[in-house]
Amino acid sequence: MRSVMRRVTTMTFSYFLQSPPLPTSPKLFFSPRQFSLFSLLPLPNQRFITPSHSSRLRLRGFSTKSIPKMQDSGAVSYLTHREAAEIDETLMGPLGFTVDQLMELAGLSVATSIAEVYKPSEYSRVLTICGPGNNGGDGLVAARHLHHFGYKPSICYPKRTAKSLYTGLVTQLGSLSVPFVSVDDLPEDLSNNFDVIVDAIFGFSFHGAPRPPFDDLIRRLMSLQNNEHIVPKRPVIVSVDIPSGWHVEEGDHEGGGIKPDMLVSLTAPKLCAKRFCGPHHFLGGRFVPPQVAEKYKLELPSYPGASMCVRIGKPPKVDISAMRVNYVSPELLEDQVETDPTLQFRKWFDEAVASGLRETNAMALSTTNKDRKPSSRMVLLKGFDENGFVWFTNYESKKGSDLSENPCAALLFYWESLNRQVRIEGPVERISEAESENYYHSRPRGSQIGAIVSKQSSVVPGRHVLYDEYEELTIKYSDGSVIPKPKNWGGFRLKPNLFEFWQGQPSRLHDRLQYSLQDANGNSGWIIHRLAP
Ligand SMILES: NC(=O)C1=CN([C@@H]2O[C@H](COP(=O)(O)OP(=O)(O)OC[C@H]3O[C@@H](n4cnc5c(N)ncnc54)[C@H](OP(=O)(O)O)[C@@H]3O)[C@@H](O)[C@H]2O)[C@H](O)CC1
Ligand SMILES: Cc1cc2nc3c(=O)[nH]c(=O)nc-3n(C[C@H](O)[C@H](O)[C@H](O)COP(=O)(O)O)c2cc1C
Ligand SMILES: Cc1ncc(COP(=O)(O)O)c(C=O)c1O
Ligand SMILES: [K+]
Repeated sequence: MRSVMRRVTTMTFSYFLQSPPLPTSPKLFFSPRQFSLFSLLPLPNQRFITPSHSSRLRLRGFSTKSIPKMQDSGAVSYLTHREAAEIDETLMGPLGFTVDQLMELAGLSVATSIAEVYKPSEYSRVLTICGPGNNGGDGLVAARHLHHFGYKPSICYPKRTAKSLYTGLVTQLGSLSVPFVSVDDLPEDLSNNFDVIVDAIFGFSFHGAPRPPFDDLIRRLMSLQNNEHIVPKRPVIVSVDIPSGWHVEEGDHEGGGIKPDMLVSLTAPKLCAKRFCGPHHFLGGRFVPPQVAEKYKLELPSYPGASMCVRIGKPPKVDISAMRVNYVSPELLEDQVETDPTLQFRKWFDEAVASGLRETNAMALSTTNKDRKPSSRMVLLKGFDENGFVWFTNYESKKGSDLSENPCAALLFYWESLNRQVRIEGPVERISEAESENYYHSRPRGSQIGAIVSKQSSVVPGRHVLYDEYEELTIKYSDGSVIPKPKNWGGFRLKPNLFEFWQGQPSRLHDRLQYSLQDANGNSGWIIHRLAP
């Protein structure tokens, strides 16, 4: 094969054993004044995170990445006001953190939580209302990150703190030309000017009844929800750590407070979060060292991969019929594309790789059998050039048997974040044994053995059957000797006679450029047609 692409590592699915849950109720072991580094040492009846615990956490993180895990609220610890304050003191005392650091991480978590749910293409206008304490500081940091993520934040920060941390955050926002709006200049009805309102007014040190001007701002947030039936689209409310005005432990106990759509709990949810009924509960503040988690018996979900936030709480109920994205992309014009579709594919493929997409080379392969019954599955593209598009599989699999009955197929790529789809169709043939041999031996040895073990598409009595044979062969080839390629394993090459490049556009008026291979005077060439979306 001319250009076997460098292998893209696929993530193998890992099962994990769930060990018994850690106790869920946090316990106090010291008062803030008694606290010292000594109190981080395990008491006789306490456990530090042992290797088995940490590996459990790691494995859980892995599983969270594989399948987004929605934590039931029962599995998460909730903090009292006092515990939250103590943990803060611990982090910023013996554990060596500074408030600047924690605030930066907290604000980043808020911004990334927002970006997970409310995309800037639809929710760009963000008003961040900042209170006088650290919760307000989290809001300032979040606004800065949101600006860098492509949102258009504005800030309302009526009671400013003179400390350098806060004046610095204000200067940073000023240098990005993020506007500051006074309470008087804010419209009474916030529904027309903003898509998202970040409530960074009060955090866990809120007490009593809100004083001016925050009482009025909280009232405006409440009236947004009361006007819901009159306005076509109200802004969503994202509360940082505590929905402002709620009692830190009892929540909205009188039922008249704000009802945020998203709550981003920091470090661990506070008791009031048990009363949160909105669709999106996230956890942020990925800085809890194991000593603190252990001391407070914190049961917290793992953060997936490198993420700064993780969803907790029940998954939102969705109206599937209302799920849609309005695509906004640069136009795809006839005079801008390559005349050769393979070159155009190369261009888009490279852009998809550069955009950071995982498994850009994953494609749906559709085949039909002799009864014209279609069948689709994903495979990995392993190379392409003017001779065709290559993938590898078992020749005796369902797809292999379909292709021997009807050697024609369709390939489909969907690169979601780029609003792009590519369709490729044409006849299929097996690649040479030498090419297959060559590729087979470039794969990890485990996958080579996997290909021997798997009589692909046949019924297996249980996973153990595969495992047992895999173990046996792993021992057999542990000396590093060549693992012979099974005769029935190899590559297919599709030689395209049709390509379609699709670029999503607003109002479903997408761009579709179809390349078809046409014969003219004994020569074949590509003709481009625009198709109606
Ligand atoms: N470890 C973490 O998770 C971190 C969390 N962070 C964030 O910090 C807040 C807690 O910050 P804190 O400064 O302790 O408190 P608040 O932001 O809640 O605000 C206190 C200020 O609010 C005033 N206040 C209190 N009640 C009222 C009221 N009823 N009306 C008006 N103003 C009120 C208070 O003034 P007082 O005079 O009453 O004392 C303070 O000025 C936490 O929730 C997280 O969001 C950190 O960013 C990082 C680590
Ligand atoms: C992202 C992805 C990539 C895959 N790549 C391949 C591949 O390159 N070759 C393959 O045989 N199966 C691959 N599979 C597994 C196939 O989707 C399918 O389960 C298997 O080939 C059996 O299909 P069949 O019974 O229709 O022949 C992949 C699955 C996924 C989700
Ligand atoms: C069954 C099967 N075969 C082959 C492949 C392709 O693997 P590789 O990239 O090692 O060639 C995959 C990828 O997911 C697969 O699931
Ligand atoms: K808040």
